[in-house]
Amino acid sequence: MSSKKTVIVYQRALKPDLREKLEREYNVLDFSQTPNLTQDAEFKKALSQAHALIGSSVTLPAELLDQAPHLEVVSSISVGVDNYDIDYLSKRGIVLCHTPDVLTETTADTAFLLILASARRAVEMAEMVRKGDWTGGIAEPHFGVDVQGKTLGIIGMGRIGAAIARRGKFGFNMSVSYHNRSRHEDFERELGADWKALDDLLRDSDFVCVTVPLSEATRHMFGKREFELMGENTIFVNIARGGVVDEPAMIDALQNGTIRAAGLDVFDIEPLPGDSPLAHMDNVVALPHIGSATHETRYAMAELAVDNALAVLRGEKPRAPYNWDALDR
Ligand SMILES: O=CC(=O)O
Repeated sequence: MSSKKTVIVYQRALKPDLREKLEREYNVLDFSQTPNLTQDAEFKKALSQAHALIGSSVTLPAELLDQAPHLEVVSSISVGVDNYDIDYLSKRGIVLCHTPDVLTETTADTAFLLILASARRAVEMAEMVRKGDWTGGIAEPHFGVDVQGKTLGIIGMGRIGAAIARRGKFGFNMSVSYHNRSRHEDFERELGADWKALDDLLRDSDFVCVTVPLSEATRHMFGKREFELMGENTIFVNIARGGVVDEPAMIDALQNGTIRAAGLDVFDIEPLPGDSPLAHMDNVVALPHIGSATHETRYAMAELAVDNALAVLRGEKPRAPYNWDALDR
């Protein structure tokens, strides 16, 4: 067996140049194409020699990582870290890294794509053309609603929330408010954004856009009561995680006209099952979790994830550690 440390790449294939960067110093095992990864016997065997894991979109439970006694770093190709047991990793001294910043603008674009597509009914209208059903002038039954000049309420004012707010304020002349655990006076000054209590924000916004990370504090943060507060003219946009919403309550709200429409990039179960009403409703624009999915941004994320892992393996501080302060270093 080679004396080189082993890096496992899972779920996301790396471009050849990034893979070569790893291979210069380390032994790379590629599980990027392995279905049912956590059940795979070869993967479990490989874990016993792994020093680093690079990948995303798979929940890696403690019992599984117990089989990786040499693990030094889990480098996620994502900004969200809800797939990881952070306390467990920190207790074991394993560095968890993620990919903030490099995806901020692209993910904010996705939020705006959903805002515009839902407001102007773009998917429904495009479908009409595709089916050959555009047979006359477009009249009131096909009208959408304006985006420009409306009120945009953002829940979670982190980097992505601020990038969405900038688009709303400077691109679409929207009046922006936000709800966040802590106030960000810098954003308030830059964007003229008001901090609001959650209920007030839901009541006052034409567009409610969710960017909070999924945690025990935010799970099912939006249910029947919150959709009722939004009301029949509101468009709800979720680019965060499906788990922040009580999905059956959202489906009811969309079916009953409690809210106008939804633009959704994330779901409770992904891929969204084909029999979910969300896949078939005219007032829902459903995307397959493409928040950061452009050639440029996914490359930048993978590059950062590789650099994060390399730094830890070399004994250096990575650019984007998530649990650094919880580690005894
Ligand atoms: O959802 C995508 C991410 O967390 O990067």
